[in-house]
Amino acid sequence: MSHTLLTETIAFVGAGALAESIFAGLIEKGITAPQQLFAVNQSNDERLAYVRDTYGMRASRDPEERDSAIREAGIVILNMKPKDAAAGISDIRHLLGPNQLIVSVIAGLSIGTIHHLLGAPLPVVRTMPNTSSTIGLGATGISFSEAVTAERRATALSLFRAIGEVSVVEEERLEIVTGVSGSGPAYIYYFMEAMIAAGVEGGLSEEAARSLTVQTVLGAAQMVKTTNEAPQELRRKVTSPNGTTEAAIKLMESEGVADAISRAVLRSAERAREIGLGLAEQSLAHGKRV
Ligand SMILES: NC(=O)C1=CN([C@@H]2O[C@H](COP(=O)(O)OP(=O)(O)OC[C@H]3O[C@@H](n4cnc5c(N)ncnc54)[C@H](OP(=O)(O)O)[C@@H]3O)[C@@H](O)[C@H]2O)C=CC1
Ligand SMILES: O=C(O)[C@@H]1CCC=N1
Repeated sequence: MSHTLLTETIAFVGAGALAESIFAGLIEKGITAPQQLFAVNQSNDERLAYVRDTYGMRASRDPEERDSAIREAGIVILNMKPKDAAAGISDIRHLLGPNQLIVSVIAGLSIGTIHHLLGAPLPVVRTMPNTSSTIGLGATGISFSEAVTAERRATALSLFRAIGEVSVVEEERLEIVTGVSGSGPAYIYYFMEAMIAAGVEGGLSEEAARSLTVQTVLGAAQMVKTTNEAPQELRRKVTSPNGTTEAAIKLMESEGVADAISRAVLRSAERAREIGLGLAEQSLAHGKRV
């Protein structure tokens, strides 16, 4: 698939795990040149040195360099942890204006709260990506504030489509997107950890258990995608009557595994809403009335 090359500069405010998934993906896909990307964090200079050395991006905490990079960026991506968001956004609001696209990946942080913190209803794209963006297989939910023009929506979509698949959703659906795909990779890793441990317990080497598990997860996801068949139907094909899979699934059913997964997804979404409410409260201390 070919993607529009982004010509503008992008400033990452926060250079942590999720930011790295995005900039690594953009560079890897050739969507932006490393020199178009700038990153700043709060205190970790070692991390910024790693970003410069690994990706050839600009990364600095020098106040002058930071301020001019943020002021001049076409796109500013907010990547702080929720606890740092209110102070972090208030800190840079004087550098931001209506011609920039402000993108947030921060769980729970609403567009309304961002506007409050910025003191103006600037164009804001609220997203919920995931870490698989690193290898171009991210899944991102996205919604837009009113001030984002059709052209700028297209820019945001092409940025996230370059590193995976994108679903445009109403803003109030971003919490359940968080529950499904934002936190989702961790559920799959958790499942994989348990499968590998069980394989080792059954006598496989760590290496064999890992390799068989990884290929199984990869193959199963690719089967759903390639065949377009429902997961239930694909599961039926694996499950011989009175066979091994039936025995395993029956055990999972009696242990309430499906119910636990469903409750876990909904709990993640609920937690995103709790975080959002906390941030809305904090913003009263930091923000200005819009
Ligand atoms: N990890 C994931 O899978 C996903 C995360 N998200 C969201 O992404 C955001 C970041 O998460 P994650 O990458 O895991 O967190 P990390 O802790 O890895 O990264 C947070 C970064 O923000 C920096 N930071 C904090 N305050 C400021 C500030 N005032 N100005 C500039 N930088 C600042 C930190 O700097 P320093 O290290 O110097 O303190 C750090 O580099 C969160 O809001 C999370 O909800 C969304 C989807 C998935
Ligand atoms: O755990 C978190 O809060 C973040 C948001 C989604 C994935 N990681």
